[in-house]
Amino acid sequence: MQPRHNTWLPGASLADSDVYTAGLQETEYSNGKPCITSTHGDMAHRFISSRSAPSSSRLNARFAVICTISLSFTYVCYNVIFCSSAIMTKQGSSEDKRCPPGGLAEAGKVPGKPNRCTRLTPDVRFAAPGAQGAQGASHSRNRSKHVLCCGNRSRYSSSSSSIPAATEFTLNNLTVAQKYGNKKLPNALIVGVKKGGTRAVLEFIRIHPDVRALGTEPHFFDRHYDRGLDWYR
Ligand SMILES: Nc1ncnc2c1ncn2[C@@H]1O[C@H](COP(=O)(O)OS(=O)(=O)O)[C@@H](OP(=O)(O)O)[C@H]1O
Repeated sequence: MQPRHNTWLPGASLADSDVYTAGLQETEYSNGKPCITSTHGDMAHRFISSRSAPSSSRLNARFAVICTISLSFTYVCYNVIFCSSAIMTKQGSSEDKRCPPGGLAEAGKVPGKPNRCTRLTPDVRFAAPGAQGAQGASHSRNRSKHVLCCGNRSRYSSSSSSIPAATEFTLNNLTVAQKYGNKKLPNALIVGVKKGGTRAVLEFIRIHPDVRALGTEPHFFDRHYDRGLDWYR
């Protein structure tokens, strides 16, 4: 026989135990473990049931947790499946990812400032690289850089010399002539001494949407004049 104040149920706090003991008559030991005997057995049963059965708020919380977990799992699966395939198939740079759908073809149509999407991608190749003569690969490199910087500058040029067939190169199965029109000489030149503010002039002029300008100074007249106008275009 144990005194009432020693009665305790697993999971019940001290306050619960006090409430619970209020409805008990006495506590006995059965096989060394406390066993509750009560004249208010239904009251104890109700108490135990209320402790074991989750309330509606707990059910709602569990449901919310399960929903959150399932949504997170779905999101992770979606990312793993679709993003990994996109990474596998799309090997362009971060700049290329900002290009409009259609890539270079669409970018070439967009009027305005020179578009980064008009950059030559690694699949750019010369149709007849050997036709460049002795200057060979380095000349080809410079030419591609030239085209890269000029964009479709030729739209606003006045002269009308077309690219020789031997110097045309393909860009996503389209020749540069088809993409950018014929390469032509520039309409205007900015000439100035070193530290004369020529860069500032260029940047101000470049703001106009109809102006296509080189990103870097070509130094044609002082360094690359021997390469000829074909290189300069
Ligand atoms: N509007 C105006 N007024 C005064 N100074 C100006 C202006 N615009 C450009 N600058 C200065 O010009 C310097 C750059 O000139 P360039 O673009 O010709 O330089 S470069 O030769 O092409 O490297 C550069 O000077 P530093 O900063 O001493 O290099 C610019 O600050």
